[in-house]
Amino acid sequence: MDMLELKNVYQSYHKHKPILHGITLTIKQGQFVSVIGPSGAGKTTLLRLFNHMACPVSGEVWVGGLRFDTLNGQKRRQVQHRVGMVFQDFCLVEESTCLQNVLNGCLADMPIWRVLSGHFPARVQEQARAALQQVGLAEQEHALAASLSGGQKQRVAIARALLQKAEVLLADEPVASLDPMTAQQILVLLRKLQRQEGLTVVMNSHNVEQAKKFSDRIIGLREGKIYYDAAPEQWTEQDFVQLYGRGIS
Ligand SMILES: Nc1ncnc2c1ncn2[C@@H]1O[C@H](COP(=O)(O)OP(=O)(O)OP(=O)(O)O)[C@@H](O)[C@H]1O
Repeated sequence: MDMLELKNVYQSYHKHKPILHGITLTIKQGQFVSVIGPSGAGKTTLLRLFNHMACPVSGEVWVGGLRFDTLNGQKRRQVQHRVGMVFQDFCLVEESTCLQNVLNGCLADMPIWRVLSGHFPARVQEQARAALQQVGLAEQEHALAASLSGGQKQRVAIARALLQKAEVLLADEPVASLDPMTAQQILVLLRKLQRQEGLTVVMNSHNVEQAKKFSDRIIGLREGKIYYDAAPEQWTEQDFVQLYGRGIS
């Protein structure tokens, strides 16, 4: 099944500065796709199209078989709900516990009085604990996010997306601020969730070696256009060099 699709998408934040130029691509359900390319190529913008944080100037954005860019209100929120996102800087509420941060993943489903009072049904709290267990943080549910290491924070952010029951995880440089060992552990976790849960993962990365190791497919973006799109083993050293316009170390 096609989970994500862009049809001839153009995007720009300012009239005279186009960012994405006629992008067409399809991502199958359960694929792990890395998007790589030089700074400013449009990688984050491309990811944001899939949760409506960026809107196309023209073209179509499809999520789970639904035309997404033209949806509004409740219908748009329903689709957004299927798409989780994790960021380089984790985006947690630092003064809240791990469990509370995970529970934030289902705020959109809760009546306003529960959001304001912070009282979540026991069933949802159990699901949040199960999500923490899935990411290996069962013991930390009462710890404040501020007291966690970077790797642990990213695990909490992933658990939050799991509680949201996201079918797609957009990961914007998810391990860029982590040490190599912790980065590897987080990528192993993402790969495991992709395989076990059928999660579709789209990850922006500046690390070619990680993209090669963990992805089913690598999309190379350069100046807002797809430069090359293939399985990691099809990419040659020359392709990477040309994508970045220089040698990679
Ligand atoms: N909210 C915004 N408003 C205006 N311009 C923006 C906005 N977000 C991004 N841009 C511009 O769009 C271009 C592409 O940015 P984007 O973040 O998508 O690239 P990127 O490939 O992810 O870069 P990097 O690897 O450095 O994170 C850049 O020139 C950037 O300055």
